[in-house]
Amino acid sequence: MHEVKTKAYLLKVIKTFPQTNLEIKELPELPTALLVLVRGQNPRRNIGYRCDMDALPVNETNDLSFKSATQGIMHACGHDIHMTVGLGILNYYSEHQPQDNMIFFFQPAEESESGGKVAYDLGAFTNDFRVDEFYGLHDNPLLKAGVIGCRKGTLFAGTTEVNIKIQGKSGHAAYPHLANDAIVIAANFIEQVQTIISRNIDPVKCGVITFGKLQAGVIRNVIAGEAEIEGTIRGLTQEMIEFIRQRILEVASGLEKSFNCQITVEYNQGGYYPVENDPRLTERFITYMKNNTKVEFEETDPKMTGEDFGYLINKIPGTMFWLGVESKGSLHSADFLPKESAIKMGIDAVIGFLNYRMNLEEN
Ligand SMILES: CC(=O)N[C@@H](CCC[C@H](N)C(=O)O)C(=O)O
Repeated sequence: MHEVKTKAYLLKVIKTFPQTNLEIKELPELPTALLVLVRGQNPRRNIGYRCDMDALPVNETNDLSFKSATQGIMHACGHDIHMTVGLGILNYYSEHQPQDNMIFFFQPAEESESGGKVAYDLGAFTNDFRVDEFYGLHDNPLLKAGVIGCRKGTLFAGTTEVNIKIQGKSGHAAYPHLANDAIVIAANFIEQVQTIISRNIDPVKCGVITFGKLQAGVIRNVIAGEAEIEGTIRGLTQEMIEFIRQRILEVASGLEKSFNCQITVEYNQGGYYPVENDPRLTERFITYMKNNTKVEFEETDPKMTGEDFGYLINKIPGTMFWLGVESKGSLHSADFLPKESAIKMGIDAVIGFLNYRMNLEEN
């Protein structure tokens, strides 16, 4: 929700496009969000295109003229690529009036805080800004630059953020019997929870539990009285997420007894539902991409990444797809470096598809 400069920059660029058919909508309760309506010539439907805007608290290690200018914050998930492709498509339709109405949604807070869900729940997509079908892409460092990847059904996992607080008792390093070491409890908790994946779920089904943050202790010779752990749970189905959530509660309750401590577990799924591509829209999208000789298309497997676009296409039918950007550094890493050539290829592929789609009579 900190995308203030990013939004100002987007607006500055959009103001340089022909304005004849453009209308901007802002959401006072989600001030960094930006919606742009492009009025169609002969609209039969409203087509939504979404790109996310937020960055991550990662310090970029690439040495480039266009590297992040903000210490400790970078577009390590490629949302700068997403916005640039979005701007390219919007620029094209501001100059070539589309058949249908188009709604461009520049969305804050994809990585956390569920910006897409917040916008939807605030009524962003109502009246003139109603969306009948939604499209959006995510960049993929493992695909060659410009390759479009997609699949029918589940593309991305659903996720739930989990926060754990362990309350032990601090004390002198030399008197462990008079304290209750929260670091030892945290270590046991993490070990036991990982066995949910290795020992409780069917190995051919998918689940992930990652704890990305652990904080405990102040100095080497004071036993830590508290520990805090932050993580994320992932599953390709809502049932799997529910199962993992339940098992974590059971592990926490068992450890409370065995260590005589207090453990609180908090969950927040927000809008990170599994990304379930609509079968009809996605079939059409894949057929177009496969038959377009200028596009290299790859049918992809589901991935355990999350996306709050999952919430939007749970409410409005839609298709999410990958754009290959061929980076050595992975998503969320300090050396993530998408190939810029993917931008133009992505813009051309999406415009080609949207023009084809808008010329179809059927829904
Ligand atoms: C594409 C991507 O990397 N998305 C994020 C979404 C985060 C969801 C939520 N905050 C969580 O951590 O569970 C991802 O980490 O997959």
